[in-house]
Amino acid sequence: MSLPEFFSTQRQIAESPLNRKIFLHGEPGSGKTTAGLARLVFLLESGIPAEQILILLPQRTLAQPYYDYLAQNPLPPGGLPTIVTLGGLSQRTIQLFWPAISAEAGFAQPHQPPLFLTLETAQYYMAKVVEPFLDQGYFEQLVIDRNRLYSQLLDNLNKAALVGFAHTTLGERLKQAWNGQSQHLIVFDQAQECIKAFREYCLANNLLDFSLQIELFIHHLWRSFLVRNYLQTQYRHLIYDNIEEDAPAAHDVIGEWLPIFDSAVLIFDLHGGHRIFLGADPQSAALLANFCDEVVEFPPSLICPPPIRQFQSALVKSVQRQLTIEELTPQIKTAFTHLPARFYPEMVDRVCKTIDELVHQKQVAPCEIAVLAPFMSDSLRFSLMNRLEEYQIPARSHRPSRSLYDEPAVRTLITLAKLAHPHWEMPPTREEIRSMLVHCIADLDLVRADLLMQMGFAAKKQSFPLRPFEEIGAGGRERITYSAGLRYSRLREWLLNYIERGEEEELDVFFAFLFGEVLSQPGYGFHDHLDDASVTARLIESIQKFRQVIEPVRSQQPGFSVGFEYLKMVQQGVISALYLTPVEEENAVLISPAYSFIINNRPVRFQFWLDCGNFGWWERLFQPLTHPYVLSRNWQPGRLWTDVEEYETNQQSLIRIIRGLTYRCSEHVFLCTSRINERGAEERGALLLAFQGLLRRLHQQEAAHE
Ligand SMILES: Nc1ncnc2c1ncn2[C@@H]1O[C@H](COP(=O)(O)OP(=O)(O)OP(=O)(O)O)[C@@H](O)[C@H]1O
Repeated sequence: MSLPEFFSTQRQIAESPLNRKIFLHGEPGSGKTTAGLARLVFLLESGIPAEQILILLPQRTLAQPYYDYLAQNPLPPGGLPTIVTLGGLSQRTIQLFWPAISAEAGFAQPHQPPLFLTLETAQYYMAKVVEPFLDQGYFEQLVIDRNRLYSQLLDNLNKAALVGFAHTTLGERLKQAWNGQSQHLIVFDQAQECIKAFREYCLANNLLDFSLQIELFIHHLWRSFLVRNYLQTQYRHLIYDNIEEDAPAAHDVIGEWLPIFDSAVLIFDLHGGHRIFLGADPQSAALLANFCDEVVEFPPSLICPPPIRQFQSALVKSVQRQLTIEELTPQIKTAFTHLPARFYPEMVDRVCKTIDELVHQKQVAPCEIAVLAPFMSDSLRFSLMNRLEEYQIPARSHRPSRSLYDEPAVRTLITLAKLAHPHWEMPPTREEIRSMLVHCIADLDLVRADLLMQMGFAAKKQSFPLRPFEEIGAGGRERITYSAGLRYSRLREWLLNYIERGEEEELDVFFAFLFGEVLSQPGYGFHDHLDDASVTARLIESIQKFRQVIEPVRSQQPGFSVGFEYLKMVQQGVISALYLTPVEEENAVLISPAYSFIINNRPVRFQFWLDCGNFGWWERLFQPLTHPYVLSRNWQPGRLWTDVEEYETNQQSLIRIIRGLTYRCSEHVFLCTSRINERGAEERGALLLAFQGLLRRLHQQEAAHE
């Protein structure tokens, strides 16, 4: 990655004196990160040792420009700058100074090392702690998936740590703001009790979930003279990018640290705060300007051209019902196109047809196009991908919340694990076996897999349900085909051999052998399928991580099987938070929820906003056990959250999305509407109303000119 010719403000930032602290703010895409990179280059060229430079970000993905630069412009031998989030910094520091703080922080085994939990392993332990409460009838009145229940409880803990209040006050804060039916209040007390029990369990077993890592850092390490001295001596220069997406805890630390740094560049995106659900607080970020020597404002976005900017401003005004015809310029119409449809499939067709025209007639690279919706349901994603495939246009999708268990390859592996471990007493269903056979055995279609199932399924009392292929009648064998039969037999024998050895392997080891010795071989479904191989690798990694942190439970229960426990959790949906990194096709149309697109911060030329009538563009996801706005520093505890606040925050969130998207669009927006939505109903959400308002004003303006 080579850097562009810098404009004067960028050069001014980069070359500012080595003892200067600058607060840099501007629109998204105005060249601020590039200025941050230029500063990094200048620091290095000025002879500052790389290891004295701290590059702090709210989220690891936002560090990509810095990683790309360092990958393509290798530094001379020696140290590297530290690129880290507050969470990462906490983890590193805890690892170094654990013995110094473990006892005072209340851990029951201060001389034993801590176990860092990932989101999914934290969910596992949360499930362990909450299960006895559920048996007593806790959360009975809530209709909510188990994994959502656990993740909202963890979310509450994270908010307490990131915003900076005691986790013991969570229930009370939520109760005080609650304005709905009073029967609901009890769930906040129940949540509080579970949260308290979880924290106690973590302290008793040296487990560190994200919230505890942050709290240890803020309340113990950062308060320790020894640790602070170590950090402050090690890092002398700071580049802190996208500070508006970070949480108050990070801002507090940096606020205290700034006077000690030799130099600092703090980069603030206007109109940001998209990670509000993860504690982002632009207001607290803005306060950091007070600790800097200088505040520099960047010129407007380099990405967003004037017509898009005017469209943005008109649409935002229309959301606020303040749009007048005087504000509409003739250029605005070149910024967007309306793609109306009556029915949902028709909308999908129109979108794909327009993309086809862009790609095949106007030679637009597929990677310059993004299809965005508030939520991307599996069926919508599937129909878009399919239609685009028909047009021979590559597409890729972002679904951060995709569960590992939803992947067919994972289901297949799990079915095989169940077959290989009859003593777990988790026999797979016929349906699971049939899908496994289709996925595993190359060229076996559903009809023949069904036949194999019907003829090859052993009687109920057998512990191993797959009969030998030879026992199937000759007619059946012929229809299934002998080549498929051969593969079936090899797989069956592999499983039987494993069972007969009578020794349970660790589940990750079991999968690694099964994959290597059978599934990846020619004639089997995983052969030459990179996606399946990568999903298998992720599953193995997930189990390994699980295995590492399960020790406290394993040591207390003789005969405990990690594999069995893991599968139980997967089946209950507890372990589903795993983030699948898709095998990225670079030059492909991106299909993504709008929020993920904004957060990933990669602008495109063309955007399609799907289903503008959807309330999801405006309305916040219902979270019965947590509340991103109430559990924030900007909320006065004790106040009631009423419809007024709900309306106002939804308005603000829609405006933030409109700005977030348009700032990342360099040419044209297609607004796609469908009279009847995916579920067959008519929906007229706020984005659609605002857009219709804009169209009305444009008509009025035209009529006035005639
Ligand atoms: N001096 C320059 N000349 C030409 N292009 C530039 C210049 N500086 C930045 N750019 C380009 O403008 C785009 C936006 O730059 P950059 O990512 O630095 O902006 P930003 O303000 O940090 O945006 P964000 O806040 O969204 O991260 C990038 O594609 C970058 O390569």
